[in-house]
Order: sequence, then structure tokens, then C-alpha cells
Amino acid sequence: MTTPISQDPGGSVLGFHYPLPVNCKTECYLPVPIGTSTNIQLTQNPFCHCVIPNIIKDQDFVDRLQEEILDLTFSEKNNDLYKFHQSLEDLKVIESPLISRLRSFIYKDLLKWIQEVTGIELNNNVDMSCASYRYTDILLCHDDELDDRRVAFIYYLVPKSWREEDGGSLDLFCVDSKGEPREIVKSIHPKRNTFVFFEVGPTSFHQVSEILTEDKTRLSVSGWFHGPPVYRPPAYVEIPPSPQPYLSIEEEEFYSWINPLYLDPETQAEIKDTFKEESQIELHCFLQEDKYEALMTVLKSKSDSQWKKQGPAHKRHYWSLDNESPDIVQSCVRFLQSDAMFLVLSSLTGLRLHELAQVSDDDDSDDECDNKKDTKGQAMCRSVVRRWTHGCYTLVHDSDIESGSWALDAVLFIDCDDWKPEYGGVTSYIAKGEKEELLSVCPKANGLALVYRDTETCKFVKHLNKLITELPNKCFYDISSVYYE
Ligand SMILES: O=C(O)CCC(=O)C(=O)O
Ligand SMILES: [Fe+2]
Repeated sequence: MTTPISQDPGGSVLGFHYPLPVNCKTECYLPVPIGTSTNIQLTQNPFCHCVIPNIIKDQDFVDRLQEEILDLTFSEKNNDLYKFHQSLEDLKVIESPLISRLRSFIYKDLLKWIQEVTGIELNNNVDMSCASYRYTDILLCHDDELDDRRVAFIYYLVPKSWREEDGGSLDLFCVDSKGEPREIVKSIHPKRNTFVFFEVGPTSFHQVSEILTEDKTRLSVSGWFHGPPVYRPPAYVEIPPSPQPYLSIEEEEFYSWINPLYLDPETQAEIKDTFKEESQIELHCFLQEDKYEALMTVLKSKSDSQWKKQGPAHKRHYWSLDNESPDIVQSCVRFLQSDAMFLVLSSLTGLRLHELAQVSDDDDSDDECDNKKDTKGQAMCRSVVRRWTHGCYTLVHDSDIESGSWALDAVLFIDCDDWKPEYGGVTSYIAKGEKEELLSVCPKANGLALVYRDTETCKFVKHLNKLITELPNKCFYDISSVYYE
């Protein structure tokens, strides 16, 4: 049994004549709609979503709508999660004829239909904007949950020639037992004049994969239907591996690693002055050249299977080294975690990372630091060896315990000659809840980037995009250490 959604054929300006499906709570494949040659697919897996191809019958309307959208002003949106352009105008009130008609189609006809099909209660709150994704743009894994969003929708206006290889698929993730995204189980490739909607909930993890075509634009109109908020279970909080106190290594071993420049008291004093002023500094040529080269050679010789993929996708994607066999990489980590290194870092930063560290009088000037130092115990450190390839990133997330404490970040970059910020892979520091970037660190070969961050600062590594495939190596490595006073 079917019922046309539009009671008045004249009123259905966009030619929406799909029959109303009955009892669509389970996976089903709806009958061919009247007047079109395609099918609606409503699916429950991995979460309730629906693809309506060819939704608007009038192709001329679609083409003119696109022209009207392209006349809007777009502004760049760029942060840890995304890079694309979004319309500036408020589409809630915009009066351009075709966009207004699309809006009323979505918020009258479609809203009613979606409520019936999904059983989700919706109100008349409207959210709608246009997005334009170009080469290397992306929207990483997220769940859309915010306040009373209940159903997300996207109407695609990509060129007819859009192919799978052009990227920009809407990827849907399934979740693991902790409710975190595990893997992509479905990719919806954008098609002109296709309308997609899905239920927003704790498991609605999805992403827009990177745009890989240089000459086509993925244009879309998207937004949310709102309704009574639903219960959201608290997000899983992960416990990072515990930091460790410093290790003892042979003096000789320590001196074989470090560039002697950084042991010179005068240089140390200069670095410390800059660091105290700016809370950050980049130390060039940090390792002795022969050690750096040897370290790089061994890292490059590691097989893919020695690199372990780190997730989940709504927090991070990079490769970390499963370092079991003793080799030069492990020696470098031991050097970075050594008591001598804690002491040198104290001299370079003025932080008290070692009981023998001299803390000068002017170190007591900062009240905030004072309070913190009163409560400190033994200094600790944690290190990870990472490989950054095309598609890697980290995201800022609410349940990040890591960014809840004062810490000194020390990242040693390897094999990243000629790295350009537009490739991604840049570490950005931002104040919690703010958009403005406080600092960005671009990988520099054999550079040690030191950043002292407070509890209100978080960091992320920007998505590494397709531009890195220009480079012969197509990746870089780092050893990231965090020191706690
Ligand atoms: O454009 C798409 O396919 C999805 C967009 C999306 O997920 C969003 O804007 O939150
Ligand atoms: Fe989304």
C-alpha cells in the first residue's frame, strides 16, 4: 500500500512523487517511484540511513539551482576536523527563488516523509548550508551529535562526471563495543541530484573522504532536522599508557646522540631565555648527523607490518612502531627518556625535570607555575615512534585526558626534508574551545620542537593530504615525547 506524499500535484513543484513506504523499520528496498527510474534505499546498517537518487525530476531546476548556489559567498572552514568552503549567507532566510523552493521542499515535503519513514519525531527548526569541497578537502570522522539534531541530510550537486576515483565519498563507520568507530562499512559515492539522510545518534560516525580530483567541485546542500533530544551515553574515556621516570644510560651513549651545541652553557642560556618568553622553540640539527642518518635508515627499512595503525578514527589515524627488537630506534627512545636528557631539557627550558636542575630566581615569578610546582612529584616521560602517511591525522576531542595537564612536548622529526605546510602533518596548538591557532609546528628534519603547554591548550596534527604523494618518500617519521614536571 502506498500513498503519494504530495496531495496536490501542482504544489509538488519539484516533482516529488515517491510512494510512502509502509513499516520501513528494517532493511528494505522500496518500489520504483512514480515518474523516475530509480530506487530509494532505506537501510539500518551501520545506522539508519537512506539514499534517494534522482530526487528532483526537473533537470533544468537542478542546473539553475546550482548556478544560484555558486553565486553565494563561500568562506574557508579549516580546523582539525575539516577543510572545505561553506556558504556565508543564512539559508534559513535567503530569498533566491530556487534555493527557497529547495528549502521548502526539504522542510515541508521531505520532513513529513522522513518522519513517517523513520518514526523519528521532528520539529520545524531549520538548518541548512551549502558546502563546496575541492582538491584535498575533507571532513574527518564525526557523529554530528549536537543539541537536538536528529536527522542529517545532504543533497549532492556534483558534476554528472563525478567518479569513485574522485573521492568525496560519504563513508559510514560501524562501532566497537566501546561505542567508538571501528571501520568503514559503507561508502556512498556522491551523485548529482541524490538526497541522502541519516539518523544522528551516538553511533552515527561518518566522514567525507578526501577529494582526489583537481578539476571538479563537490557541491552540496546539507543540514539537519531537529527534534526532541535523545539520551546520549557518556563517551568512552581512554587511559593513555602511564609515563615513566627517567632511565639511566651510559654517559658515552648519551653524548653519541646529542649535538654538542646543546650542551654548551651559553647556548643553553639563550635557548632558555627564548623558551621562557615564548613557551616554545625549535632546536635544529638536534641529533649528531651520523646518528640521525642511521636512525632514518632503520626507520625506513621497517616493513609495513611493524607499524601498527592507531585509532579510533574520530580521534586519530597514524602508525606507531611496535618496537620489540633492540635497535637504534629503541636506543634513540632511551636517549630521549634518559636522566641526562631530563637534565638537559631542564637547562634548555627552565622547567624542573630533574632534581639536579637549577631553577633560577626569576622562575618563581609566575604564580600559576608556582602553584603547580608545589604539587609536583617526580618528573615523568612517555614517548611514541610514529609514521605519518597520506590520510593520517589527529583530532582534538573532549575526552582527551592527555591535554588536561601541564606538559612539555618534544617532537623529533625525521625524514621530512622539504616538507610544506600545505601537505598537512603540521601540529597546531589551540586554546580549548577556541578556533584561533596559538602556534603551529611544521616538521623539520632532525629538528626537536619543544612546546610547553598548559591545561587549557590542546593540539592536533593536520590531515596529511594527497599533495604528499609529490614527495619521493610520501611519509615522514617522528618520535614524540611528553615530559611532565
Ligand atoms: O557532505 C556529506 O556527504 C556529509 C557532510 C557532513 O557529514 C556534515 O556536514 O556534517
Ligand atoms: Fe556530518
